[in-house]
Amino acid sequence: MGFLEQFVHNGRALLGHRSKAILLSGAACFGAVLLVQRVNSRREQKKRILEAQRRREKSFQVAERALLEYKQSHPMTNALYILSLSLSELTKQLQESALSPEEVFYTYLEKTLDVHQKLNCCTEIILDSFEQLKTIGSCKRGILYGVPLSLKENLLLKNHDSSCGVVKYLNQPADDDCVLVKVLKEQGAIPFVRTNFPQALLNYDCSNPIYGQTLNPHNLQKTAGGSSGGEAALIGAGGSVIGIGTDIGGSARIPASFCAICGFKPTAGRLSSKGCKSIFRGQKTVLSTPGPMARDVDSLALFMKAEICEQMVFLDPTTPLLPFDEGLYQSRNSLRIGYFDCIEQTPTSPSMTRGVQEVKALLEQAGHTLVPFTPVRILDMAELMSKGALADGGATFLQQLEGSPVDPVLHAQVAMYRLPICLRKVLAFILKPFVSFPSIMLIYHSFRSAAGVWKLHASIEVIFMRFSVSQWRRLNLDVVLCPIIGPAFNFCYCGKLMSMVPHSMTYNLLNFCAGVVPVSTVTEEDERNLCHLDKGGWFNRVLKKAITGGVGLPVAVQCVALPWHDELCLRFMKEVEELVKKARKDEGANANGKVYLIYDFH
Ligand SMILES: CCCCCCCCCCCCCC(N)=O
Repeated sequence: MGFLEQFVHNGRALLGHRSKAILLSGAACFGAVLLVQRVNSRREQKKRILEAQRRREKSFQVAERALLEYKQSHPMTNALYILSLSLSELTKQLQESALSPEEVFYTYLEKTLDVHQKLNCCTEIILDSFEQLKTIGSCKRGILYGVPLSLKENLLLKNHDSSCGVVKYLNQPADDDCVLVKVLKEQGAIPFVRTNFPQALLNYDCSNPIYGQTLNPHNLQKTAGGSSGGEAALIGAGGSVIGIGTDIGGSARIPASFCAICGFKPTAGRLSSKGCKSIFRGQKTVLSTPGPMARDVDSLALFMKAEICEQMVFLDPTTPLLPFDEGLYQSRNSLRIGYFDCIEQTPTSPSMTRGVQEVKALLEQAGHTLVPFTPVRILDMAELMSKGALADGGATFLQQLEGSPVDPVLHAQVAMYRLPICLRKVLAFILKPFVSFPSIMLIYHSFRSAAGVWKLHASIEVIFMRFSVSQWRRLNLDVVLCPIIGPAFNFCYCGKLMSMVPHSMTYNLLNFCAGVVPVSTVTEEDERNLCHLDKGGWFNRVLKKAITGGVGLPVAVQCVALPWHDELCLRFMKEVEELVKKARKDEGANANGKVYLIYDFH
């Protein structure tokens, strides 16, 4: 090699080494910047979480001090009596001044503080409630005058955050109360505590990285359910007489079933959703709605009566001028009731089936006509639920969680939404002929044109007509009796059992009204029958693991009515509740009969 060639060669090598070195150091710097950013963002998230936790603790401390002060001058001798009253009895006593709003408020506050210690169900005590209590006399004519009320945290409350468990939503206090809270305050109710939920709300467990896991009042090793699990746990343990949850796939009904209370999902639109926060905006295919949760059906009906008034329509003109039909709620004529105790390819526990069968027998004995009903096209509906609620394949859900710790209850869901779209499409295609639910849950549907959205909505319309008109009308049904997910699961199983949500989410997709009533408890025989789940495929085996060790836990049934037949649905729920209570009394007198309902809140 000549001198010149050697020179050029060395020069090139040097340049090559240099550019490699430059590239490498550039990449290292970029990596370091990313790492620092990540560490900083983690630190920031942690700081925000800690601040929120401190705010929560502070609200408890202030409440404890106020309670102590009150108790020094007012011995709370009526506490047990007050806690034993149903909502209707309580409102009567308050209106007749037999009880004062102060003694009722502090009694429930004390109970709530105690329950929260055990179950971790509250996200804060609403300190403004102490001020509201001082001026509550001006609302004496309200239907809920002096009634302390609990609220799921995603219901907007002026000057308070609604985090939905998402760290980036912290430190964003609301400008105003949601419509439901405004109306209830006018009706004399005193919102005094906010309750827990799963991170990002799209799950039926009840844990998030800010406020932790809520436990089941009937077994501390089980979840309270969700997403309105804090409400269900608090009410189930006697810390609140009435509360508001929200429901997009069973969120008011599933935790009610897990915690032995009543939960109602009205027809979406009957109550105002204005100010009920969700992590998506503009998702109108599967409708979310707020709904009441309480210990008995009368309380749910009273809540509906209090909310459905001119003021609600004034504040939210999207709600209909359709007054609560008290006559229909109170009517006692016999009903034609469709029933089913399981649905196609959807895991169902032995106690869910037994609950329906026992209630069916009671309804028949009481003179109602029971007609077998086969829900049709469940798998198609499941696909539409998935396409509707997760039209972006879970992208927004993941976006909201970005930079935030992901709660373990969401791991199964998050893992699925993180799979690359092309892989999900291939997997869905391969799995479809063999396993329905996994393939449905992998479905990614991006609407590239309006035609896509229209097609989805047209499919829902077709199913709605098939499910409701042709079947309900052909059988001349008033209502339907069916199972609801239960009994309460071990922690972190709900996200793995999304295949069970058709039990509840069907009625969100079709916008029927539906409610849950506790009717029984898990027996030794139900537990032995879990062995049947071994045969039914992977999801059934997961369900078995989720509910093993459930003897004594609540069992509930679901009552369903056509859209806008909310009063009829509540009336049917009331019938079930009364028959179950009566059966329990009779069989108690009879000594060797079955015990239908052991949860006595009094
Ligand atoms: C097999 C059907 C899957 C549909 C999945 C859609 C998204 C899940 C929503 C679950 C909601 C659970 C309870 C609630 N938040 O209402």
